[in-house]
Amino acid sequence: MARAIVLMMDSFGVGATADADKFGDVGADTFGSIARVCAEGGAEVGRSGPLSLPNLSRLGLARLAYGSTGKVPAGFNLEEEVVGAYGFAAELSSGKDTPSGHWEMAGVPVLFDWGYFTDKQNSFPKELTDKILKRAGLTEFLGNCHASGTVILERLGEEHMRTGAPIFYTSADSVFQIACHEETFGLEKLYELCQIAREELTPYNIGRVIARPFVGQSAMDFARTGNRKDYAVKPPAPTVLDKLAEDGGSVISVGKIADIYAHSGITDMVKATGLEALWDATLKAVDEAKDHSLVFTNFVDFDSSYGHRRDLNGYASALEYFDTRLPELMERLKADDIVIITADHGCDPTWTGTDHTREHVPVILFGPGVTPGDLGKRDTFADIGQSLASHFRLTPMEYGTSFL
Ligand SMILES: O=P(O)(O)O[C@H]1O[C@H](CO)[C@@H](O)[C@H]1O
Ligand SMILES: [Mn+2]
Ligand SMILES: [Mn+2]
Repeated sequence: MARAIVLMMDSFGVGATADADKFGDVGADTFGSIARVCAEGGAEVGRSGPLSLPNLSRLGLARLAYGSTGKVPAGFNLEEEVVGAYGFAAELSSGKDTPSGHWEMAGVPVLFDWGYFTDKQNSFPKELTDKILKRAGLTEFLGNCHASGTVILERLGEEHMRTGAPIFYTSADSVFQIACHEETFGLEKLYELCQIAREELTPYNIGRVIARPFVGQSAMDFARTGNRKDYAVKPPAPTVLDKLAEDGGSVISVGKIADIYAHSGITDMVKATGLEALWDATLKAVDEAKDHSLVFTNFVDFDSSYGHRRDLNGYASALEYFDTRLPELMERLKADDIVIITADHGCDPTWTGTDHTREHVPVILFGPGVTPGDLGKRDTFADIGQSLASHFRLTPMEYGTSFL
């Protein structure tokens, strides 16, 4: 019996996909852009010089990025010995959103089109917001537009505190986001409002409602908290998580994984906020996980704190921190364990706007029994789900080719 650990680096893309033109993302390259700006000396706050990721490099990160883009990321080389199996994967799903990426890597690509609120202003139908407000016992709301979640707090957070009107906003993703002050509005009240919105959004085919609680006194110091909660719909078919749980295995969610799969196929759940706490929780879960377990962690900060914020310096520091924790995982592995490092989409911090970017994701595989080498280009993230199915000796998934 075996175990698997999946480290999901949210938004860590490694170069635009062949279909990036459909998304306005030709040339986007989250990893490559960060490496370039660091090597140029453009990310010197709290860190310095070329991007330093010695452990990810040894596992094959630079080589797979070269495979994806045809360029060696600045400050990296292809000469050093590689101890992991490495490749990069394109996305079959129609969107570049978080649930699509996660479901596809668990073997279930999203082949239908999500609903989107495409208008940048007056984004939501009045009929929808009227229903949500009425059921929640509220009379007005703020926002009704596409926005960056931190910018909209600066703009409307104080008015929200004064009036008690929730802030509704969206983005290029299939999302309906609600920002409310944790203390003046109340966290439980926000969660109830999100649950109502989730129900009312069913006919609109929207992938996620996201609760965006924040704290602070004024626009000068508003800060979003770790009490963010995602209300996703259920994946359209059983994922490899469902299969493993049904087979008597354990599926241990660390961070927001459980929410992204609408809790389907999750047997255990650990919440943690911030990269350090997510790493600590991951290592603890690995220490405690029995055979036939999957430990699955979403490292959301790359995306929410740095990618969407277009904070390249912060993204670089976070990557360097992530890299320093890898040896602690390596020393804990048992003979049959495998580790997969991947991502769900890109979010290039040098790109225009604040949305995700359509990119290849890294696929890194290592463990005591894994033969190092080139896994090449994978046509779908579902190759990960298929490999997990094979590793856990489950019946094969409908999509994907195992690389094991
Ligand atoms: O700007 P914030 O609130 O972080 O929102 C971003 O996070 C959502 C989920 O990834 C995206 O749809 C984007 O809108
Ligand atoms: Mn994501
Ligand atoms: Mn995101």
